[in-house]
Amino acid sequence: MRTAYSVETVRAAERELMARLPEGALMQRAAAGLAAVCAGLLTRRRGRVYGARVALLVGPGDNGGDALYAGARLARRGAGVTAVPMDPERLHAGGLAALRAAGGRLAQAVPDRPDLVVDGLLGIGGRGGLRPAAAALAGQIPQGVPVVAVDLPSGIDADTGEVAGPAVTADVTVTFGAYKPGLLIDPGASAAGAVHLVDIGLQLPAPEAEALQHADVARLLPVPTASSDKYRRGVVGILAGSAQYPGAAVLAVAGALRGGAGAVRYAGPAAEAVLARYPETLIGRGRVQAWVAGPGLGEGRAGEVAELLAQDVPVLVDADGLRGLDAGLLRARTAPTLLTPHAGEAAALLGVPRESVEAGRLAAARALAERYGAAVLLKGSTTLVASGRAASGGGRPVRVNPTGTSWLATAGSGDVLSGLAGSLLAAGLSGADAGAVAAYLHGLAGRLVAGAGAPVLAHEVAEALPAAWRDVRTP
Ligand SMILES: NC(=O)C1=CN([C@@H]2O[C@H](COP(=O)(O)OP(=O)(O)OC[C@H]3O[C@@H](n4cnc5c(N)ncnc54)[C@H](O)[C@@H]3O)[C@@H](O)[C@H]2O)[C@@H](O)CC1
Ligand SMILES: [K+]
Repeated sequence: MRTAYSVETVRAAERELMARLPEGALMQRAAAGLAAVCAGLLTRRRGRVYGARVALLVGPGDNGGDALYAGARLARRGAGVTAVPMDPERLHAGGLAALRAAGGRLAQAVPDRPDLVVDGLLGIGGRGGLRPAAAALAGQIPQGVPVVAVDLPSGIDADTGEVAGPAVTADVTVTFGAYKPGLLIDPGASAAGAVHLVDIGLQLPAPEAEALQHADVARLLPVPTASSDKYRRGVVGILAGSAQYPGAAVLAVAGALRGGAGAVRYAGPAAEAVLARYPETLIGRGRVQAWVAGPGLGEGRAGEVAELLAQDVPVLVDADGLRGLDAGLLRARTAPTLLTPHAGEAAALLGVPRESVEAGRLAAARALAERYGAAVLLKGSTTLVASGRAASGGGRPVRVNPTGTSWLATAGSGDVLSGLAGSLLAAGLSGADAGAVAAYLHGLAGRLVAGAGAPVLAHEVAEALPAAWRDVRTP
């Protein structure tokens, strides 16, 4: 599990630790970790640190201080280090002195053809997109040169991953003490590249966000035992599809069949299409351990969805099922509920413009979970899963899905996801766990299909799910 902490939490932990350590000790730990990653990168690229040309982009705060001290360490190993300040009047004094003492120099512009650029413009003290002086420096980063960001890429919001203007795109980010949510959530996550965490000894409370990894998912997957039968493994019911959208039913069933439930039951007008593709499907209503309601239902089916929500079984509501949901009805439920909106559906549920959901995905997922008393899987370039309350796995950090590819933004992909997550609900996972595991497997399957980069069809994602399971379960 990778856990991420808000700026406020990190600052509090830093204050607490700093009070017990000699002045500057934390920054030295940070700089040592940063220099080690830079040295490793230079050694891999050119065989040694000695003689490498390193450009430091240096901002006015402690993030710049980290860069200067790390630059000093690299200079002592024989690198030619040039620091380019955002504002020459505001530079970390100790860091500058250390760099100078080690033979580094100051310049007004990024030198030609560096081997490495270190982005020490802004860290957790940055607010909003880069202002002009910082943006101008970031604009000087030559194409094709590896960029190592100090703590986080300058210009991304540490708490949310939002980018309010120009920002640095890094190949590697060396972050200190703890991941920040913005390193796990897009667009920040994409801007960060590969993230190295340097332990500086912080004592941290409960995280703000967390990202599952293979081992976490493997632990949650419902794996049959010798005593399992199809009913004990769970039956998932699918209320999906319409004369207009029969394909949604087929795709939701496809996802559900590969989600770990023992059987899939389909209720709706697309039974013929479903059976033609998946003869293993049970048809018609009957006892289930979870329902998936919504994909491709079309209009005027809210009554059927409400009927399922009135039952004391876990229900996943997606797509058309999300229209006009009654928050009171959902809050009164005792069985787990999982909502799986995309940004537009989330905006309608919250009664806010779509842009505000897109600009603040973390807050939107939390607000939805709170208002509807349900686990919420907010789809998007980084899928988030917020817990509602105890029955849905509530009061936990927001789960940030680390898998996926933008090729998954394709018709029918969400139907596969909802079937898959519903199947996991039927197998006994909580709303939040079912959502997080489904998003993880779905994202992995999408990557397997997209390979190095090719269009992905939703049914291929469903077909790649067994390979995603195997990948996750391979130690
Ligand atoms: N506090 C600590 O104990 C440690 C802090 N460390 C480093 O310190 C960093 C935080 O340092 P600071 O609090 O000094 O903050 P920053 O170094 O992030 O810089 C904040 C300053 O940048 C300017 N600024 C803010 N937003 C801007 C924008 N959009 N465009 C241009 N300028 C902007 C402001 O003048 C502000 O004072 C961390 O990210 C980390 O790199 C590490 O050394 C580890 C220890
Ligand atoms: K930075």
